[in-house]
Parts: sequence; C-alpha cells; structure tokens
Amino acid sequence: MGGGADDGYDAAAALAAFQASRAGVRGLVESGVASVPPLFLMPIDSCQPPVEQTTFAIPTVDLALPHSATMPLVRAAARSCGFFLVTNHGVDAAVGSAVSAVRAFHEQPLATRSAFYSPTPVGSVTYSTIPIHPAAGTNINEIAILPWRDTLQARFGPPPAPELGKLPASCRDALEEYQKVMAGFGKEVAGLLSEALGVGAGRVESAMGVEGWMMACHYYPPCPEPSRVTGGIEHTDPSLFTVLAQDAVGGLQVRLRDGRWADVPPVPGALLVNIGDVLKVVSNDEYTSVEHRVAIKSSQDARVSIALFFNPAKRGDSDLLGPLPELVTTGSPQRYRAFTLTEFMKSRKDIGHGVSSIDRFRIAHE
Ligand SMILES: O=C(O)CCC(=O)C(=O)O
Ligand SMILES: [Fe+2]
Repeated sequence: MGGGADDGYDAAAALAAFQASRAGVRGLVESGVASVPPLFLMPIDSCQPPVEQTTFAIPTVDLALPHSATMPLVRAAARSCGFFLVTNHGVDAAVGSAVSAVRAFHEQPLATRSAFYSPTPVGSVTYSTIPIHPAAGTNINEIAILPWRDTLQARFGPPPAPELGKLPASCRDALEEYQKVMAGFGKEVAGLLSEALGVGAGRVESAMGVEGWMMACHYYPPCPEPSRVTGGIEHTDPSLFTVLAQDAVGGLQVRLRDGRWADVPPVPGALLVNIGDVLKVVSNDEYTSVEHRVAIKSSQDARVSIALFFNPAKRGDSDLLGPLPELVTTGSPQRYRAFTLTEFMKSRKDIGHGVSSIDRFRIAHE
C-alpha cells in the first residue's frame, strides 16, 4: 500500500499536500473528487464487507423501566456483546443540539473552518483528519493512510478543564452543554455498570474516577466510492465506556464472536454505550470490549457522530488500573496485572488499537 518510488506515487508528498490544504476530507468532496485519492485507499481485506455481513440487533436498556429491570439488562449486554442502546435517557434536547452543531461546524465555509485545522491532533482541542495508526491494520505499513472522516476532538477532563475557549464559537455552547448533560448520564451508566458487576453502584467511579472525558465529533463526508475507504478502522475503545450519539445515516459495524462484521443501524433517539478496554480489565474479563469500525454507507449523505469517551480520571503514575480485588476469586483468578494509564497508552501505540493492546498485561493461567 501507499505506493513507492517505482510507481511514481509519493505518499508522503500526497499526505503533506492534503494536510497543507487544511480543508479535510470535506474539502476534497467540496472540490468535486470523482474517485478516491490513493491516500485513502484501503487494502482490500480491510474494508470490503465480508460475504456474510449481517445486521445485528443490539440489546436495549430502557431507563424508564424500574431499576430492578434495567440492571440485569445492562449486566447481560456488557457480558455478551459489549454494546447496548439506551432509550428514555431524558437527554434528547442536548443530543439533538450537539449533533446539529457538529454538522454546522464541519459544513462551515472552508475559510472559516480551515483556521482550526491542524495536521495532527496535538492539544486539548483539535480539528484534523486523524491518520490511521500504522500498527492498527493488518497489512497497513509505515505509510500513513487516512480515514474518510474529519474529527473535531475536545478533551473536557479530568479537571481542571483544559482550554475550552479554544472550542470553535460555532459549536462551543452546544458542546459544553452536551458535555455537562452527558456527565450526569455517564454517572448513571457507570453506576449501573458497577452495580451489575456485583460490587456496588459507586465502586467503579470511586476506584477510577470517570471524568476523563474526551469528545470526538466525527464528520464522515459522502464518498464517490464508499467501499474503497474506511470511516474508521477496526479498534476497541481504550475507555472505561463510550457513549455514541449519531444521526440517521449509519455506518458503525461491530465484530461478532464468529468474526463476521455486523451493521449496527442507528435507532432514532437512542444512545449507544459500549464497554472499553479499561473496564474489561477492571471487571477481570466479566465484561467484553468489542471491536468495531465505521463503513462509509453513502455517496450522497454526510454522517455525523459524537463519541464521548469516559476515561479514568485517576491517571498518575501511582494510580494503577487492574481488576477490582473483590472480583478475583479462586474460580476467577486475576486476569491482568495492574498497570498505569501511561503504560496502557504506550501499549496501544506499540501494538495498535485492537483489544490485543491489553494482552501485554494479561496473566497466563493453566
Ligand atoms: O462514528 C462511529 O460510529 C464510531 C466512532 C468510534 O468508534 C470512535 O470514535 O471510537
Ligand atoms: Fe470506537
């Protein structure tokens, strides 16, 4: 992939030119590209839908049900497929405004939005086309490949809040409001997930803190050749858990246990929650962190999604992430050694963004 001197294509120069345009993928589409530039072409086996691609019904947790009913649903979903939809969450207005504000930001005229654009996401607020991690794909080598997506990313925590004044004015109020409302929603989800582990509702939060908020506001432009690109390569989330809000276009796919990929069609009004690698570790493998990716579905419609990662707030070099001691028993021995967030991030950098990045900390048992 990526070509070389032999075919006259210089991938590094193409990447530099794309980044220097400060226009993102949206800019390419606005300029009327009729085919996918090589920088975005995925190896065939990384983006083509497998033959038996299927649609999968994600379990739903209805928060209007009594607590005694929701808790077992959360427990079953977190253990079996690692994803669940949440309905009757009471935050529709904030979700609607945030998704609209993200679309408005990405669809501003080039001159306005390019002022925010940076080639790589460094800093607490960034707008970029984040290159695919070289180790993340099966046969992606050292030449960067880009996803068919532009991302406005903002770190909201842990406190003290980083410079949110850097958020673009066009979406600042809606995103700040969304974050505030979702902090409350996330506490409720953290409580349910903790209680469903049988360790008490406050345990996960008191052990880790959940205020390490990172918000990724994605924009997936329509693509002239959707099957040749990826919106996001297969990965697991590094978070404790992630909450995804999205419009009606769709594109998210999850990997089933048998290895096939399944479409997860958006459900109007529902939020999607998934378990990340850190909570899988904390739960001593009772919960599962499932690989997912994003396909581009449309040559007409741009898709917007907002992934809000609830990461551990406790992240110093003396804060250890590991299985909760009360979940370690004779029948269920400790599956991971404790590690710091710094070690974990290094592992993702070295090994890639799949679930295997926590295998470095796994304790082998006969
Ligand atoms: O846009 C989506 O549907 C998913 C995005 C995602 O998986 C992520 O940001 O980690
Ligand atoms: Fe993800």
